[in-house]
Amino acid sequence: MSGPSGVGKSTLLQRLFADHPDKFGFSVSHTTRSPRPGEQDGKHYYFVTREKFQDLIKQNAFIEYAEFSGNFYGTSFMTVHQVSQGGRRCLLDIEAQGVRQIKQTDLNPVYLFISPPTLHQLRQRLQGRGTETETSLAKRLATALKEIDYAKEGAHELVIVNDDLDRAYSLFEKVALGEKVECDALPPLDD
Ligand SMILES: Nc1ncnc2c1ncn2[C@@H]1O[C@H](COP(=O)(O)OP(=O)(O)OP(=O)(O)O)[C@@H](O)[C@H]1O
Repeated sequence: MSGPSGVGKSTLLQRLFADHPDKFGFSVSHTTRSPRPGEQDGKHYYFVTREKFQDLIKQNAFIEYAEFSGNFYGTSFMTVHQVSQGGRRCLLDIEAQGVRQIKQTDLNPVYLFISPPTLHQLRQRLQGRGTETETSLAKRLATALKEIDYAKEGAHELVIVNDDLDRAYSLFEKVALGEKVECDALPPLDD
């Protein structure tokens, strides 16, 4: 799944994990950033050095990776296989850059885009969450526009508009469970 920051991906995922505690898994990413207090290696992230991360890149260990503010983050094939070997369906919350990279692999995922009803509402949600400063809000919105442009190219096979949360969740749950659903059309998002 992908979608612009603030569209409600975490909200949908939290609800899905709460409703189906044994069905889904999230893969543990690798990162070169330092652990924050309370973060455990192998649980929150695999914390590795830059050298180790670069070795893994050379070994093609990553499905996708990216560098954000000086640190690498990546999803390895190994961790996704661990989830499926444990009998769970693996969910990835991933940015456009990651989606592009996954398309180069032989994995055959369902590509789902979570869309805001309008850009105005996306802005309101990000502001309403109370986690952003003026600068970080502007940064997230600029990235959001790139995510939306990629969706407009038709990169995802399924779209769910997170307008009414219950409605969006019920579609999301069906997609996650592998049921056939009639999804939404991508809104114009040109406001
Ligand atoms: N359908 C909805 N209607 C109104 N508000 C919503 C809806 N879905 C989520 N929200 C609210 O929007 C805010 C952003 O949601 P959330 O944190 O889940 O987004 P996100 O896509 O995971 O963002 P990020 O990528 O930055 O982590 C939250 O305050 C959440 O409660």
